[in-house]
Amino acid sequence: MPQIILGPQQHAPQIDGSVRGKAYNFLAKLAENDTVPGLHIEPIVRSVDPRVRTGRVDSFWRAVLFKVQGREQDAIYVYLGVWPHDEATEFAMRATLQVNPVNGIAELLIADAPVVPSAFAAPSEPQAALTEPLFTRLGLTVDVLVNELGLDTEVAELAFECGEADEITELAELVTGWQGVALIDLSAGRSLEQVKEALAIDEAPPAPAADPDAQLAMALEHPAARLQFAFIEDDEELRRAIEDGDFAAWRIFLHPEQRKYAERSWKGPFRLSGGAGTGKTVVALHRARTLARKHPGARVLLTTFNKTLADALQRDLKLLDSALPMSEGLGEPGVYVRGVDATVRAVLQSRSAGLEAAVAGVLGPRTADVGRITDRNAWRDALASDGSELPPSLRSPVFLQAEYELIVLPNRVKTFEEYARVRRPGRGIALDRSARAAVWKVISAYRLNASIRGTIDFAEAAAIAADVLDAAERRPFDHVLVDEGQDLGPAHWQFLRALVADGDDDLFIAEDSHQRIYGNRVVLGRYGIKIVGRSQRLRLNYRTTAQNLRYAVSVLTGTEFVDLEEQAEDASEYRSARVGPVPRLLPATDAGEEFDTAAAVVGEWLKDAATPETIGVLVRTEQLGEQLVRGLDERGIAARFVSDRSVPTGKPVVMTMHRAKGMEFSRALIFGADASALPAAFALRATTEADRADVLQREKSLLYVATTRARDELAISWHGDVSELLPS
Ligand SMILES: Nc1ncnc2c1ncn2[C@@H]1O[C@H](COP(=O)(O)OP(=O)(O)OP(=O)(O)O)[C@@H](O)[C@H]1O
Repeated sequence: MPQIILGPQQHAPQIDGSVRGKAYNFLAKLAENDTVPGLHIEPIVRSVDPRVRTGRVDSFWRAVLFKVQGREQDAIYVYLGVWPHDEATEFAMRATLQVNPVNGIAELLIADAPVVPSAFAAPSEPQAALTEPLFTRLGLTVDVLVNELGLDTEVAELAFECGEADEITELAELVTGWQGVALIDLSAGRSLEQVKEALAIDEAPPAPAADPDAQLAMALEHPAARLQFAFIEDDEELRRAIEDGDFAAWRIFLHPEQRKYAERSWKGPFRLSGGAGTGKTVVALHRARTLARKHPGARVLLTTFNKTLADALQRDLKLLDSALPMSEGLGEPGVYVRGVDATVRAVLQSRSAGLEAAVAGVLGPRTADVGRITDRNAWRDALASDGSELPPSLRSPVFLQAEYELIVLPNRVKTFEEYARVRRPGRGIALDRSARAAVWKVISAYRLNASIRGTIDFAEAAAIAADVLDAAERRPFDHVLVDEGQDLGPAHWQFLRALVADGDDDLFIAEDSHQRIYGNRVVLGRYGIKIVGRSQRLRLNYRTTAQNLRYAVSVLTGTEFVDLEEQAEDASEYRSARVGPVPRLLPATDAGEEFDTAAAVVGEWLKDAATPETIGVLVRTEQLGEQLVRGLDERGIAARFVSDRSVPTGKPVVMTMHRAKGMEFSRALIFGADASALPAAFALRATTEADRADVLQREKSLLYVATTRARDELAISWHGDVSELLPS
């Protein structure tokens, strides 16, 4: 059957819904059988490219396509759009589909049309004369870009008129496909070799082939070509792309690196890190789909930190492929999407065999009743009742909980003697035997209280579920994919490791240590997950403009971050493919004035927002969020506070920075960036000196998460003294 490829369509006129419906019918018939006479697939006399065809959509409209047919393959049709009859012929005569002679990537050329739209205003002469072009400073030349990378001469020459990276980004926004990506990478200081590697461009130029159509077919499959040429795999995909106009780029045009991480196979756990908005979630979604399709009957888990994020994964996976087999039961074929704690619960509910032994193995002798969750104040209560022997510097529920989750639980410590001997790497503060005895007393009280009430906490549940699975004969999954890995704790990792047997493509982990806002820092190798060289980083930010990204990254400066393998994490390499206004900083003298400012900013944004829910206002606490909604209401702006529900449409949204994790808004206002709110005084009060640096780091990460939620515009307001976490 013929293969349909949607090629670059920026040259085609906009068409209305009824014509789109007809275009879809035409392509759907073509995909079934290209010899049907009604399609009128006609070559064009005197066209530049003999492969170009027009096809009859109705009496007025014609589709323009290329037909590529090697000797041993079905026809491939590359669709460029529909035009009124005469214009279609005129356009078709000028269009060429060819293999780039330098890099082997398929490309579309239109005779007599500029490659870069005239909208690009190269910097004026006097300005350009002031600074040497960025690319010259980077040691590049037009000749290198054209003859070693394969860039279009016009694009390369324009790039040498740009003084700074932002101007290159503006140019790159207008250049479609791989050329734009290459420009951004080069402007961020990546070498020619690194850019070629990222785009999967081989060193040797492609040799001329005996069968040029077969060579063109291969060139269309090149990972970099697929940034512009979308292989349509089924009728539903075609319908959505053409009829609904739903051509969501993330579903179709993966960056070559994203595609590699979505499709490649590894002989063990693989870790993908990358800054906010680099497409880690997109890769995890595509990878879940690839695995489910490649291995029919496979049991695939796609999991993340909490239910809100898992619901979003489930929604997006359906958008990606509505026909994908989903699984609703543990161990059943298909993709099972749940938060990690919900998956733990499902294991505990489904496996009664071995439960008692696992509870005893994790917690020591106690009731095996694990149906309810321990109260969140339980550490405070245990500290109050049995903490009198603790040195004052350790009297903190946050310290005790961290000690418990990082050291006691993962090592299955059940007695004081075991605790007295256990190694405590990375805990920052040494404990002698008497301090350990005092700590153990509180831990024993915590365990005893929970045992009496028949409760366990989330970390205990994960550790118990891990041991249940380790003792069972069969693991419930063949492939486990984890998003937001930086926020999971040691017991989660032991659980995830136990869900799947060691083997090919067992674990895929997406994480960004700069966005760790919940748990403590974790080193994967300590919990049985050996990455050993199978780790990569995404650097191109698809969400945030260069201006917002620069601001967000500067929030992180001055603090050292390390990832799940104890490698230093550097944010300076992140780059964006879009430009926009610089973030607005909005100080106010008092709370009332800050409310006025927020109402003015949101009101202004609302004027041209077709979808008000794409405006987000982010705050540090729920209490402030609720206050703000009332304050906005008094000033005539109806907004909605959203905590754990999904986001309803119709109004701007106010939510906490924690809740905003994994989300994005077109415009975002960070409200209340005061000295006392960021870092939150209550978070610092609750900690010990030993954990203070980590708490501060998490507050910084929270601000980074918040600042990276804005796609287009970012504003930050405060009153009184400004937060020390904002870049000066
Ligand atoms: N190849 C792509 N083409 C177009 N858009 C993309 C692509 N990859 C990702 N995006 C878009 O970029 C945005 C960020 O993607 P995603 O949420 O996957 O990033 P992330 O790295 O998981 O971000 P975060 O860590 O902040 O949650 C989304 O709007 C997504 O649709």
